[in-house]
Amino acid sequence: MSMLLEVDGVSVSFDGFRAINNLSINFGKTELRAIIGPNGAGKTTFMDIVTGKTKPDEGSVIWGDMNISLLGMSESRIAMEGIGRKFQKPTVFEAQTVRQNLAMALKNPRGPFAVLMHSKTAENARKIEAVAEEIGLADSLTRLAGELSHGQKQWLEIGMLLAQEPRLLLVDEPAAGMTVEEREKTTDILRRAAQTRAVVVVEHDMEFVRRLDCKVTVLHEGSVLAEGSLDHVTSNPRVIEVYLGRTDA
Ligand SMILES: Nc1ncnc2c1ncn2[C@@H]1O[C@H](COP(=O)(O)OP(=O)(O)OP(=O)(O)O)[C@@H](O)[C@H]1O
Repeated sequence: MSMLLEVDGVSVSFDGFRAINNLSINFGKTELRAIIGPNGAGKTTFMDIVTGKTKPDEGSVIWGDMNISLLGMSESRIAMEGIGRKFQKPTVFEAQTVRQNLAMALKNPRGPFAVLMHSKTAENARKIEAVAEEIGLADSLTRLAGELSHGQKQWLEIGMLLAQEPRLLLVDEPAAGMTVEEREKTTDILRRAAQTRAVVVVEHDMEFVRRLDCKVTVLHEGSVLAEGSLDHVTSNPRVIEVYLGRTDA
């Protein structure tokens, strides 16, 4: 199967410090992947590179069926290519309803046919309901986002990203601050989302990663230290030494 994203030999230094060091990592078109690793391993920098926020010093980042390079593209261009990113803190519009938040996020190409408002409105309503169903908020469409629980806000923001129909969704520590029940629902949402796109989850919480039940990549000092099932990587002595043995894991 050809890859959706191929990161090859990428390095980036900040003031002489190599935060990403000859990193190579690939993602398929429909897969769920967890990225774990100690503080400072380069997880955030990796996401910054893929989304165009940070430009690498060397290496290649190749995207999609046409094998185009993401390097040199602006952040907004990369987002338009179908790469969505969910930051740790939810940033929904609190004074708007769930429906309004999702409506604002919908992918609506502007063009000559946009004047066909009637059919567009019906189509948008259908899309909003489909996304709300996917994130478990179908019964909350008329609620103000500000009234939602922390977990529900996170799901709404995931829904706002899904409404833009990304082919790759990067999600930063979704489990943080969630109740056990919310975490379980979140894994269900992410697993379902990954059936039709690639979903990459950076997460410290090992129980959460276990529930994701997916391939795991361990980053350390800006490179891949181990990759495979959670059981495979957590039995790797190097992973135990640099990550699992530490109190911040
Ligand atoms: N803009 C920057 N300027 C200088 N150093 C940076 C910058 N961004 C990241 N770093 C350094 O690069 C290294 C990798 O950081 P990064 O945030 O990618 O790690 P991380 O794996 O996401 O860590 P955490 O789990 O703590 O979020 C760290 O040592 C960090 O201090």
